[in-house]
Amino acid sequence: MRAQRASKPLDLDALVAGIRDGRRSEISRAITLVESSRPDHRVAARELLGRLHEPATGARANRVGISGVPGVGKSTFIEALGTWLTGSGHRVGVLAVDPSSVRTGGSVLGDKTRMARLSADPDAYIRPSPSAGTLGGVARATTQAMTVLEAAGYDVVLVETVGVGQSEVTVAGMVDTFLFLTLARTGDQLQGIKKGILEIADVIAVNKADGDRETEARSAAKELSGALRLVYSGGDSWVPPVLTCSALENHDIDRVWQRVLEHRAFLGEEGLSRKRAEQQLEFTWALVRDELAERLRRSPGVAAIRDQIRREVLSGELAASVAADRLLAAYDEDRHGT
Ligand SMILES: Nc1nc2c(ncn2[C@@H]2O[C@H](COP(=O)(O)OP(=O)(O)OP(=O)(O)O)[C@@H](O)[C@H]2O)c(=O)[nH]1
Repeated sequence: MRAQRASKPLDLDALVAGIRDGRRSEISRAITLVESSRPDHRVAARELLGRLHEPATGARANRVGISGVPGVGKSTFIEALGTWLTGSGHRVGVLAVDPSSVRTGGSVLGDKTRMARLSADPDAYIRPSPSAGTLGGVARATTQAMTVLEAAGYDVVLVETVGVGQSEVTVAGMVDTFLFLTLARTGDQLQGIKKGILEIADVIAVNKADGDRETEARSAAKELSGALRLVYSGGDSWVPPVLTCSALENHDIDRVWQRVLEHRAFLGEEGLSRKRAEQQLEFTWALVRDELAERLRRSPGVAAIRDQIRREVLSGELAASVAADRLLAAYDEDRHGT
């Protein structure tokens, strides 16, 4: 076994005390720990989270996902909203789930340089997206970072993600309210937005409603709002409200927040508990799936036949179902042989 890199031994008691005191150095250390994939770190992280775990009662932080295509103004919006919230007495944590960082190893979302004012705010804590591993791994780290921030007294946690497919669904699965930022769109473009967001958006804000674009933004919001009303008509479910705002000019950011609070009130304490419990269950299985995929990737038996299977499937010699059976058999053999 490879010798562990010498590092300062972890003093969990001190770490827990530091987090509960809201000290940044300990918060950062704890988040680095939960992001790590090193086996000994994973063990320590589990113990830490066990100690931080709060029973699901009492005041709970507001967990809000914020999504939208690149350039829609997410960081400008979070800077404006976060600063307004800390000014109103809240403590705000900002986390990020960045699917591009999973592929490239870079990390963009939640970058402090994009939110200069908020990152200098003593009542805000900003953490960029973890830059390693699978989307599942990043989601695990982000969920656990959320626990750390909540234990440290942050009562609002904003989770930023780019509006592309799976990462939005992933973030929707870890927050209470999902806020979708969009730009003025009408007609056909609207159809695309509607399809993608209907399942997950709880509040929709048309950003950049300023200057020349204000009128266009307002009519786009009206059109989208009307379309959503039609889709949701008849039920007693929450109809996502659509409003306009300008993150740049700091207009109506408070109104957007008001809608977020209304959505939470609509869920009610019981509904919120149920939602979080269901998210935990879904998350449990996501973790299992992620770990199984990882084990499959690491399996020597699978690695030994992977290239051959690839050739045979590509040339048409082997049916996909047979190929899958062989790969699974190789994996099972590995497990039973060791
Ligand atoms: N006019 C106007 N411009 C805005 C507004 N919000 C953001 N912008 C501008 O839009 C550009 C993109 O804003 P960002 O906040 O970086 O957008 P983002 O969604 O975080 O972008 P990515 O980092 O690419 O994901 C910047 O030039 C902002 O100044 C707004 O409300 N009105």
